[in-house]
Amino acid sequence: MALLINKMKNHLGAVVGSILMTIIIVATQLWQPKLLQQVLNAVMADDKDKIVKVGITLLVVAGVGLIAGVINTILAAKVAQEVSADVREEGFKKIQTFSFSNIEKFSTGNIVVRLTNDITQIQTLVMLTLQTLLRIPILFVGSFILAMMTLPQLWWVIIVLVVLVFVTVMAVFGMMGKHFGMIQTYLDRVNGIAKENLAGMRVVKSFVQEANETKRFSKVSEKLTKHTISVGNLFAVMIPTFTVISSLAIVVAIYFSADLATKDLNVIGAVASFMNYLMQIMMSIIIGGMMTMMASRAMVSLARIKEILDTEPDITFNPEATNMITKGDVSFKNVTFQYEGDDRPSLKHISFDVTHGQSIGIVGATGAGKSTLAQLIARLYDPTEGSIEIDQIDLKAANKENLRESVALVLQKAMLFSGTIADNIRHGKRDASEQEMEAASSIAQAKEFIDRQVDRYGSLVEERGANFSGGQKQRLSISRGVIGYPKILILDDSTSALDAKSEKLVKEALNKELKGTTTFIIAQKISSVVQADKILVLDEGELVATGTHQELVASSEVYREIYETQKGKEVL
Ligand SMILES: Nc1ncnc2c1ncn2[C@@H]1O[C@H](COP(=O)(O)OP(=O)(O)OP(=O)(O)O)[C@@H](O)[C@H]1O
Repeated sequence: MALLINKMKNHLGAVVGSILMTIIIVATQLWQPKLLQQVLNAVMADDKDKIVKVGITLLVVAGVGLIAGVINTILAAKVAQEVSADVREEGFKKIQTFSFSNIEKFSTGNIVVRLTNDITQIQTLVMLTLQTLLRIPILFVGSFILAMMTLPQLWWVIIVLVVLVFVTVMAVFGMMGKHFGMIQTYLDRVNGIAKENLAGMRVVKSFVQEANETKRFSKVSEKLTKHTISVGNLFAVMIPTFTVISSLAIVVAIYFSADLATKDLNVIGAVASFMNYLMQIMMSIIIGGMMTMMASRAMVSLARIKEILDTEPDITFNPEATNMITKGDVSFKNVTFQYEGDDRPSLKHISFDVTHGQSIGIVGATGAGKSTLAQLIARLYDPTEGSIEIDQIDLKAANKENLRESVALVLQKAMLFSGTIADNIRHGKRDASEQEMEAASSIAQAKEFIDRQVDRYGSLVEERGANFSGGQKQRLSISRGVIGYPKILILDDSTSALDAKSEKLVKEALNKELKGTTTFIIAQKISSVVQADKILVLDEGELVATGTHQELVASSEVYREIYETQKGKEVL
């Protein structure tokens, strides 16, 4: 709650305005029955002047209440929108500071739900708070006291009404709350299944899984429908129940005041006023109950968002760091790394030194730890033990911007963002000119297909690069990686979707254009690394051999095994 109060402070004018309006609304609501009573008394006394005077006052009071209600809603909605936008942006900003393991801990889908559904709940909470938090208790207490003062002899009618409405509200909203909780759960699942299905539509279709997928979706969707119908049914029962309770209260009030009215005509006005207060007491309990139910759901959402905001990024950079990477020498010193939640390390006691400008091949079977090693060089994770240095600077003491500029990581699964080709390539160098983009795309063998597009670098890239082929996406990713002429370039199996000729041309261009760059090439195919100055052979997280292709063929059994299985299949 402290978080919301802090955020609301930034919109103090609107918050105070909205609270003032609720006070005006509640004052008019409490005053109106009294004025009604006076009008009725004036009618009984045939006092026309008073009828007009009090009648006009009643209209003005109702009008003021109406205007205050409209202003309150506008201000409350404005504050709710702005506060939730602030929290959403703060959450997103926080996520940008997260390391991979922070994100893996939450899972991406879960983070998206927190930044969308949960924020909507918070929006509702702020809106409800500003509209009802002050109004409902004042309305309840005020109406209770005024009803008691109006017809003190009927005090017990008020008490019975309060008890009956309270018990019904607790029972109905208690049940509704449970159903709402289930609706939220199934809504998340329906979203998840739909998202997964659409993302994997090709797999679904090629494995003829449409019927199974529909069955999986329908099962969850039916549960969602069941709980939604239950909420509808509860509403259907609740509304007539309150009508019956209020009608009963009115009948009882009239019955017991009929005697009094024969002695004093003013009692008729008092009964009308009393009934109005009874209605307001009932409404305040119903709205209070609804508010409590929605607030408890919103509190859960608030806690989920707080969890994101309170998470400390487990990789932080020293903003004062002035050490600069200038060459690209890389040194692993007894590095062990274990992913959080895994029961054994993915890399074990790795040590090696690389001089700037060298090309390094990394080979090994699936799961040997190649990608993990690459990600450690870019400091996407920190080693569990040991240290990594670039130009004798421990990565933990490196300057963040300098490190990000100096190390470019190109992943096998090329990730493109919606926007233009230029937007994507410029992720590698914000202010890159068209000439620079042309040079980078030439190295990546992407220039030819970009030139064939009508808008060339201005061509649109759809979400996740869906309008490009696997090979084209890889070429664009390589362009993004090389455009800043990094000191260290890591190609993590990032030429796998390229034909042999294009792959060769990329390698030649890299050798020629990025001469001083230390290049790590992770590859499944030995053919991709035969020319490397040094090859690291990983086996189950261990560095089992280091050397040139010739040296390894002669000395490493693991390397020879991989080489033999590929020989004949590849042109070496
Ligand atoms: N994010 C992660 N969380 C937990 N464990 C992981 C994660 N990423 C990889 N691993 C584990 O770490 C080990 C090494 O994985 P890594 O991706 O580095 O292998 P690789 O040699 O690149 O494999 P491949 O050639 O198949 O890409 C594997 O056992 C894998 O299960």
